[in-house]
Amino acid sequence: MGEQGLILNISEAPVKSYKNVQKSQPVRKWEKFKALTRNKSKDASEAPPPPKRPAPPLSPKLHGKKAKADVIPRKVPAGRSEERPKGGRPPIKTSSLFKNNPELPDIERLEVKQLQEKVFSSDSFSDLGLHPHLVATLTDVLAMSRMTSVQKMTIPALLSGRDAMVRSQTGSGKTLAYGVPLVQALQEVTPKIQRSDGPYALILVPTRELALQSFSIIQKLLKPFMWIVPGVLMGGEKRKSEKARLRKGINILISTPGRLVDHIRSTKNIHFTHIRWLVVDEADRILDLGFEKDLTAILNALNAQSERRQNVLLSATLTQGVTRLADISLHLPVAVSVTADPCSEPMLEVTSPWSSELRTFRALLSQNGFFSTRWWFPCDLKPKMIVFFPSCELVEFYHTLLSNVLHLQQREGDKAVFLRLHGGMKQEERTDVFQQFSGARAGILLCTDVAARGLDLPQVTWIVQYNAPASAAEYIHRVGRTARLGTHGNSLLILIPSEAEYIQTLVNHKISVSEIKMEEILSNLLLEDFLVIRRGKKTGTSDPQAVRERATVLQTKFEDYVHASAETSLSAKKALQSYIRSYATYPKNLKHVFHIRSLHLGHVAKSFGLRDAPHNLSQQLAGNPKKQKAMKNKRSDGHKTLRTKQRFSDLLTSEFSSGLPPKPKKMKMPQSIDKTS
Ligand SMILES: Nc1ncnc2c1ncn2[C@@H]1O[C@H](COP(=O)(O)OP(=O)(O)OP(=O)(O)O)[C@@H](O)[C@H]1O
Repeated sequence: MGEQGLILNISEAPVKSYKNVQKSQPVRKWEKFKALTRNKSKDASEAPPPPKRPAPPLSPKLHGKKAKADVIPRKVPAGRSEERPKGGRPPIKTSSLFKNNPELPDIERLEVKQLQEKVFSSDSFSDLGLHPHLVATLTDVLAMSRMTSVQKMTIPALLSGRDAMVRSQTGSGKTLAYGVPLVQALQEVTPKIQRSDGPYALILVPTRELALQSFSIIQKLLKPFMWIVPGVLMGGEKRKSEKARLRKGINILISTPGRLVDHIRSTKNIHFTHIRWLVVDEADRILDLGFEKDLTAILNALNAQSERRQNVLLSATLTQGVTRLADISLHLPVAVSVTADPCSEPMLEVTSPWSSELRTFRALLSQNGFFSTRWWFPCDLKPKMIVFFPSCELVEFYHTLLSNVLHLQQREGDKAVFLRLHGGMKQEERTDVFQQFSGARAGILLCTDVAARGLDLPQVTWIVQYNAPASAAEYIHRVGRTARLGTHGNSLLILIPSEAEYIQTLVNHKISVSEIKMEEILSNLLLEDFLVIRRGKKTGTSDPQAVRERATVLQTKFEDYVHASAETSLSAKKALQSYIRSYATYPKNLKHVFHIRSLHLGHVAKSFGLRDAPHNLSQQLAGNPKKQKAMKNKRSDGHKTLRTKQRFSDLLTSEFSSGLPPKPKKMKMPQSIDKTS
């Protein structure tokens, strides 16, 4: 459909409530419609009036609702009359994004005393009595002159042989806070460490990308100490090649917990007789992900084979759950917290000490306007943006859709690209994307929470959260991918009106967010010439009608793409289903905020480029009903149907899995810890 050929039916002012919508007169609408299309085309004035539609739903409930669409006449460009079908023009459906939306509620601005952390200290690495080659690597190779506050507090404690529990803001340099003393200690070991000795240090991280990143930092620190060999085990790689590397010998082993447990069980060549360090980075996340059993197995293996070792737990958010791990793994630990007033701030409270250079926003969007709005923010020049989604399906769907439909403007010669990262991708592809985005000056990375923790992606200017994360801790870590080490950054959390109470959850954790109005977000559309429908018409920077027109053109482009083939529309439906399912994964304490009943299926469907709310969604996605029936019978013949909860937990852990086939169901995991060290 040519964009020039569209005539849009866009209401001049947002409808205030459902009540008002019911009262509106079809005749008045037709008058408005005529006024809008006047002088545009003779054909248009001859078009029949829009058909009378049933009243919109009064309550925004999920079941049986249909998205609204306006039927408008097609304006055919001059010289293309042969394309007109006999008997008049076929109607074209366009979205009415700005109709039938309930009024957006005002959220009271809640005062929050945000915690502040000073990022840098005035001390340098050379003050610590480190090996001169290590200092030279830090200052000359890594170009770091001063220590950060967390490094200043942690490094001396670890050099003195203490265990530590470390909390400091995201992007404050925690990796070097443990990496520097670790390398300093291992290069001092006499006689010199041999490769064949096996691991002296074990670093556990929750994701594969973080494993790679930590490996690369440790590798840099080890440049002057070539006899110490680092190695990474992270799933997604061939087990055989990992076994071979283990056989040759790895002295600093960086791994995700699941993969390590797998090797502990199945690889003969892995032993921990020399282990002296255990580092658990993102400790709270490792516990969240259900890796507790894996951690127990790892601790038991270490305790059985080694004597006293140093243990370090780190995160920007150390939660209560970590105390259990601290109890079983730490020996008289030093508690490092860089927050300005540590006395008033309990160490294990999820709060957000943040850089003053970070601006955090939230926007309330009507469910209906959700779609276009989400995509046009913040289209500043050359954005380097990460957008978080609740599931792999959503990432896949939006990545395909946006890459195909949006021609991000090559303003100033910079083409923004869409990248994707989630747990369902092959490891090589994940690594490629991670490296590509890391090195890019601009781009938009669509991802799941697999990228929320620890990743140090330089110069990210915006974080957008398509969905609210399930906890304040995850909010902090997602946002923490920007404004690292005192640099500037922005974040936006997108909510629909029924989710407004989520703000209180953030406030309870001392997280403050400012409001951005939906109109402000949409006004970015005025920068985009490819959405112009009336050439030659000058638009001001705040012309609400022009903004609505462009939002509607954009939405129509999305809908046209989705409805172009059975395949694209099926993937939209799958994504919609996945979004609805993601609602069921919110924890109990947030169920009242994220209730599936508050979703208006018709409006949500539009966010997926679907013109109407699909009927019998789950049946459509299940495919052939005969096959379905056969499956049902099979299950009733003895195969247990997966319980919903289990399916969701499988979905979540698959994001962070070891990449290996599932463990045999009946295997008993060791529950007790031998606290021998
Ligand atoms: N002393 C320093 N001087 C300059 N840059 C530093 C210093 N220490 C660390 N950095 C840089 O700061 C960035 C953030 O470090 P790092 O990833 O270790 O932060 P983090 O606290 O672990 O973050 P997160 O909580 O998100 O995992 C990295 O690019 C790192 O190279």
